Amino acid sequence: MALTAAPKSMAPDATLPDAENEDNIPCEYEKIEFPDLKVVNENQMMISEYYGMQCTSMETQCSESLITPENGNCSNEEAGVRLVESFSSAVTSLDPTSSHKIDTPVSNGSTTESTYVLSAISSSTSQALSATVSSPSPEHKSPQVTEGEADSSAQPKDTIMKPIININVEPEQTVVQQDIVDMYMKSMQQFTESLANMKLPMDVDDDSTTAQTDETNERMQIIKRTSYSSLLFLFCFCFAKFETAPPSKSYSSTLLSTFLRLAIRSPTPFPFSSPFSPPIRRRSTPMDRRIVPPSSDAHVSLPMESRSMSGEIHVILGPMFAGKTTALLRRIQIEMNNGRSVAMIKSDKDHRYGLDSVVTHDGVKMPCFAVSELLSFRDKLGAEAYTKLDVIGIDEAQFFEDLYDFCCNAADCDGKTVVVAGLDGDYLRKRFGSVLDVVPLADSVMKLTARCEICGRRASFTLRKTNETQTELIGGADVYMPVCRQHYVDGGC
Ligand SMILES: Nc1ncnc2c1ncn2[C@@H]1O[C@H](COP(=O)(O)OP(=O)(O)O)[C@@H](O)[C@H]1O
Ligand SMILES: Cc1cn([C@H]2C[C@H](O)[C@@H](COP(=O)(O)O)O2)c(=O)[nH]c1=O
Repeated sequence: MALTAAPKSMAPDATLPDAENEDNIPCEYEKIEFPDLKVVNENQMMISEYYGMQCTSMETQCSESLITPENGNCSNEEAGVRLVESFSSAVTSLDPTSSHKIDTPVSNGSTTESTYVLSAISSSTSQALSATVSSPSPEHKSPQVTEGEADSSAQPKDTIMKPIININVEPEQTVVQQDIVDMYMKSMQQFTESLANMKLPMDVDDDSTTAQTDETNERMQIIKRTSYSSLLFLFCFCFAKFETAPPSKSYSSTLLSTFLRLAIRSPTPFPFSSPFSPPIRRRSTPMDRRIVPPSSDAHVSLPMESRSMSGEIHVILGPMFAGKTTALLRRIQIEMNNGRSVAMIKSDKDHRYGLDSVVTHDGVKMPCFAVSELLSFRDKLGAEAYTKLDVIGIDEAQFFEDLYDFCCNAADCDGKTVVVAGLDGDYLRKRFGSVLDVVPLADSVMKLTARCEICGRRASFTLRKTNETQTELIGGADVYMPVCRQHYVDGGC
């Protein structure tokens, strides 16, 4: 099956209605003076900061299409086309070998769904395999390694000198022992210096990816050998002392305690290699960054086995028309560009644009899985394909009752990056569904705003224009409008 089918289906659909009636689109849009640069730019800045990205040219293009004054005059459809072009190139650039043929359907979903997910997965897999030189991300900090421990490497003298002062030996032994201790000191000094040159996980930049170079591995080996040999040497000395001339009780216990203290107080808490020893990590260098190209998301170039432990949850909130879906699609686009396998989910309650696409109010669309409950997604996709998935986007999250459990499982257990977009409040400004429940689970939360349709100011709320009172009422600009606080309170007057 041709992969190009996927991007095509992302193209803005000229027949896409905002609501059921396609004729509404021009009318509705005519009423709106676009854009309020303040609001949109601030949203845009939030999104950019939120993603931690320097916009690529492609992203800038997308952003501009949404926020610049010039583009404010261009139709929303134009804006959508630009974004879709990006999507197209994103998909087709993923993997030239896998991008044209997909032989095996992976889900029971529609053809479009299978095509889309598989294409992303295949490219991601190949990229993940090629990225095996990279090391875990900053998020893989060992909880056992603290700032204090990092500092300890910078204070070797104090920690090493103390035990030596406590040694209480006879004068003729002092010379020999001092030599040995000096040798140990020298070894430890080397070890300390080596450690001082290394960086521990808490030093690692957030925006950088790490990779262990050969140089580092070599250094690690030297460190290990040094600490082993110095400790072994000291141990042999203790043992030899016992064999040749059994020392006095006080001398032997002092020596033993010296040995133990030296071992325990050494600048690193784990001079011995043991299954419990946390790995030493260091700050990534420009060299590393060449090995693993910088990206907007530090996780994208992690090897697969590291990713399995690095789930994330990002939540995008706001009233209707705030750009939640746009932000979600952009995020997914970035992930795709970075070779990660992605899947989009939406509630099957929202059938405004059909069930096979997530669609923005600008008409940009992306294939998706429409499900009634999120926990059924794994079955729908298939276990194998689910395992290969890196990123899951969820639109209209307010409609999923099992949002909390799904996000927990996906991020905590399965290591997925989950991007959730939904209404924080309903038309009564009451919490909507479980969206707010996932905030405590989230790594980041972003509330976007729209433009008040009455005064043009920042709009944080959604006003229902009809008299229906049920919480869930599917609709677009025909039923709802974004408003500022004042016009919400005034009831849209
Ligand atoms: N009152 C409005 N304020 C802001 N954007 C609006 C408004 N009405 C229509 N739009 C359009 O809606 C787009 C956002 O759509 P979308 O991402 O689907 O929002 P959401 O998912 O938050 O409802 C904007 O880029 C803009 O073109
Ligand atoms: C405020 C409010 C909204 N809804 C529905 C209306 C739409 O179908 C979706 C929101 O879509 P968008 O992508 O955020 O524009 O939710 C509802 O059912 N009840 C409400 O109170």
